[in-house]
Amino acid sequence: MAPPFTVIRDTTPDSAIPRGAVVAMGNFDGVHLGHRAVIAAALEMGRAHGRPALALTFEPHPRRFFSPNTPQFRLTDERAKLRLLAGTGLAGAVVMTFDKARAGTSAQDFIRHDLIGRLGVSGIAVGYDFHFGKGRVGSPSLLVNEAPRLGIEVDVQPHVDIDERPVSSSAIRIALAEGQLDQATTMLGAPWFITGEVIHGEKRGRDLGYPTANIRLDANCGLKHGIYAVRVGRGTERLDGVASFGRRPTFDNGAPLLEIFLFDFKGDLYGQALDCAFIGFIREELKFDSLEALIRQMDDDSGRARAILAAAPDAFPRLGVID
Ligand SMILES: Cc1cc2nc3c(=O)[nH]c(=O)nc-3n(C[C@H](O)[C@H](O)[C@H](O)COP(=O)(O)O)c2cc1C
Ligand SMILES: Nc1ncnc2c1ncn2[C@@H]1O[C@H](COP(=O)(O)OP(=O)(O)O)[C@@H](O)[C@H]1O
Repeated sequence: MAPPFTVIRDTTPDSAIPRGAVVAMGNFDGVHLGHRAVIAAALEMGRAHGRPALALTFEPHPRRFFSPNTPQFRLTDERAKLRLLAGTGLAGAVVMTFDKARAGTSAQDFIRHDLIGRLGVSGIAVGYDFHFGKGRVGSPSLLVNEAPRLGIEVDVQPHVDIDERPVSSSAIRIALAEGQLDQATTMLGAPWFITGEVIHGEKRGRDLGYPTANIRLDANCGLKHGIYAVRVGRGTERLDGVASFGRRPTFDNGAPLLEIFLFDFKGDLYGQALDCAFIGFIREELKFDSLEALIRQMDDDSGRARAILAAAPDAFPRLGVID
């Protein structure tokens, strides 16, 4: 069994912090291939130093603090991010609350008090574009310049490119908004997933022969509306299915909802937490003139989803266990 993943917060007593750790520092929304390069550098440095490697991240996302009224499509909420980080081999994560005090801390004070004072880091890995501290004055080159004086090692990772474009959280958001799942999966290194609790719907699904586990996604979720091949995690169990994310134009044009039909499954899922990984985009949502036409289309969708999933037997994010 892997040792437990430690989550260190602002409220964690100093005595519970492993001194001399190496940190991979970033916002890490999505934990994509660029983030994974930074994490890999921290893991290697940790091995060289004989010290644990931790992620150091900020919550809520700093963008949320600076633009509270702008809707933000987050690829991972805090819990999803920590589960992905726990799946990388890191020993834990330092989650710093991003509030007014933190936003107002100068880069030098952050280095002196937080990184060196409280965490006592022996090394830092960052991505080429990571900025920190009041006014975003802290940069990779500032860390590199300060490293000898501080007696720590600093590693700066260049961007990871795919098709000559840097992997970034915003490029992944755009791919998901366009239904370009293959692009999103390639940049993430694994399919994108959400976690949600199964709620009650209109109870139409069972009459159509397609009972669907309904999950409300975050109101800011920018995933394209449409029909998807999905792989669902229920604890360690994996269940394949086909899902619709959208407003159901055939019926009510209601609030966007994720509705998952699981193949070869019978049972009650209400109240359960499911992880839903999006493996392939099948089509856009349509308005049907009859239930028969919708059912015929759902039969066809199921066949296509089964074929997509059969061709991707291992597609699922690697999630670690937290708390
Ligand atoms: C594979 C699949 C495809 C779907 N396609 C559409 C669609 O194109 N248009 C639409 O209005 N609803 C579509 N739906 C949504 C169904 O209308 C919805 O699942 C059904 O109304 C059951 O609702 P309930 O879960 O609230 O009972 C689809 C559902 C599934 C599972
Ligand atoms: N194969 C299946 N896929 C999804 N949900 C199923 C399946 N079999 C049974 N269920 C259960 O049926 C419920 C969905 O039935 P449905 O008639 O669509 O009701 P609702 O409108 O509440 O979603 C799910 O929440 C789950 O508890």
